[in-house]
Amino acid sequence: MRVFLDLWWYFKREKTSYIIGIIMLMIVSILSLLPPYIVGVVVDLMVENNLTVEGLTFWLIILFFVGLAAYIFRYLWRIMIFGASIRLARLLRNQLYEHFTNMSAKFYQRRKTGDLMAHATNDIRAVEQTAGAGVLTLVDSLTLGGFVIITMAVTISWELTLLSLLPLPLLAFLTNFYGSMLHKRFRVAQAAFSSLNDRVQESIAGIRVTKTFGQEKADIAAFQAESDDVVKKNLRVSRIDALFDPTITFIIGVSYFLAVYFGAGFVINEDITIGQLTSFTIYLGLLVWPMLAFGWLFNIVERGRASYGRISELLAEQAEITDEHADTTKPPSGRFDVEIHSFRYKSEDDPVLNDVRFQLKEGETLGVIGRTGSGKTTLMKLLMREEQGVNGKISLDYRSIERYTLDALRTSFGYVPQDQFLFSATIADNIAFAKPNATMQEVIDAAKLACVHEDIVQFQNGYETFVGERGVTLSGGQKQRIAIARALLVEPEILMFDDSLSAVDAKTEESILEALRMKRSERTTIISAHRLSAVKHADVILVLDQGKVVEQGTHESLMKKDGWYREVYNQQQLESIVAEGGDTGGTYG
Ligand SMILES: Nc1ncnc2c1ncn2[C@@H]1O[C@H](COP(=O)(O)OP(=O)(O)OP(=O)(O)O)[C@@H](O)[C@H]1O
Repeated sequence: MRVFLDLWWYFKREKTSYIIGIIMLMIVSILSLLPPYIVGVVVDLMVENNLTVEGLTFWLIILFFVGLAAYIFRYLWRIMIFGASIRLARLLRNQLYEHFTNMSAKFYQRRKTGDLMAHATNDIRAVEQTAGAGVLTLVDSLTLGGFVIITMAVTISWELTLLSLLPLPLLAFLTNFYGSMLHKRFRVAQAAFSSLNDRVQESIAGIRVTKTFGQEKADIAAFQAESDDVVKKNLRVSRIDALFDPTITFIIGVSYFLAVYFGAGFVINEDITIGQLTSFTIYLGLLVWPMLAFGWLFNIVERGRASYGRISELLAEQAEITDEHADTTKPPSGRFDVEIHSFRYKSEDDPVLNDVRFQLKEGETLGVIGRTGSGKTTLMKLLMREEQGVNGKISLDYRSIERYTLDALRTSFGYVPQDQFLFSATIADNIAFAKPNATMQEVIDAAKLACVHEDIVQFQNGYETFVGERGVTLSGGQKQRIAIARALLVEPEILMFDDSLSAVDAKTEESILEALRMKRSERTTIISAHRLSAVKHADVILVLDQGKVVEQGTHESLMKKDGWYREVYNQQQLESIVAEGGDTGGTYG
């Protein structure tokens, strides 16, 4: 029952709905006591041969109004209590969603998508049930059950009541026992469901890879195995769940037996009338629902407790990167002073970056090159404060980046990641994602800068073409350029291309870079790439190797040295000449 205490904050918040709902539930409970009483009175009148047409009509009219009133109150309490529980689900869903959007990248590396989706669906449903059906079953089992027992004891016979209810403690013991078993099994079943959710999500996302490698059968088999596991674990829940009803009905059956057995004796001894015994057995019948409700209560509450625990755990997780040391909300411009002595990911023992130092004035371009895994993306993440724990200092406009609020920092940066993501929306909406009020002309200008305008107008619906699952399939290069247009549209102070030109050809790359140089001469640009031509015009070029800066300078200064940069540049130039059929007047000529 602890979950009711956990949810107390919500009950307080919705106290009007709950108090009105509970009062109505109690009125319905009291009204339910009247029909058995009336039946008893009518039976006694018949036995005594005193039943008149007027008398019967009188009692029938009362029965009708009792039924009508119960009907109205039942309707109203449902609106009150279930309405409040639905609002709780909405609140938790919104809280979770907001929490998800505030969490940093680390959180998503740790948590799986399917698992998070299971929290947002199944767990919230279980908590909603606790705040709705759970409250109903608690109140109903206590009030209706209590009222019925008191009425039986006070108006008929406390001895007979006591005798008939002898099996009840056994019921309390059994439901408690089943409840704790249910709790354990339900947690296990929910975890299996999360894992299945995850598998479906991953399989759908990776369906092309699965198909190209002809792994459909293996994928289906793995899915079936996991699905079977979910069924098995849910069956284990059902096996306990299924014990509640028969146990309760059996125990109530024993109560009936005792009531009739001893009640008959009471009638013969004239302690009670036949009408009273009739009322008594109907009252016993009224106890079935509160008992069932009591059983369900354990079931609902146990599920609610497990689910609320999981949700609370998730909500309690703090974002690693916060505004704790921030004292300025003004977005910085792009002057960088970077002195990274070392940086290592928390999960790793060895640093991935060592001794990275550079300065970049506003309007300058930084080029970062290096082999795969050399630390280019990590450096970008550090500059944006997507990771923290740097041994050293990263300053923007002469202030440590920690002194800017995250909102201020994010406003300054436009980042085009390695694996761009397009939403299932129109091309125009995708480009205007970070500036939803952008005019169409702004969208087109950004697309032109990113050299994707010509491609877009070729589509039947132009900028209104849908991309993603419901729309056209774009090439890797087109996706990349739309992602570039998205970043360019917000005209960020600092633009970051994280290997974002890898899927476009050399000529397009050159056009994009040329456009950037023209348009962004006042603003800072950071480009990481494998192809050296992408960083040729940068004011500072860092050559990274296994997290260390092995060469640093401008294109001209690096070409003078006999190092990795010159060697790779010459090699890539040669490759491009060969690719263009030996025409030395090409891009790199
Ligand atoms: N979140 C992380 N946790 C732990 N290690 C990481 C994490 N991200 C990257 N690494 C490790 O850090 C090193 C540098 O990775 P990073 O992605 O910065 O390289 P990169 O130069 O951008 O590579 P690529 O050109 O392939 O994108 C790699 O050894 C990588 O395995």
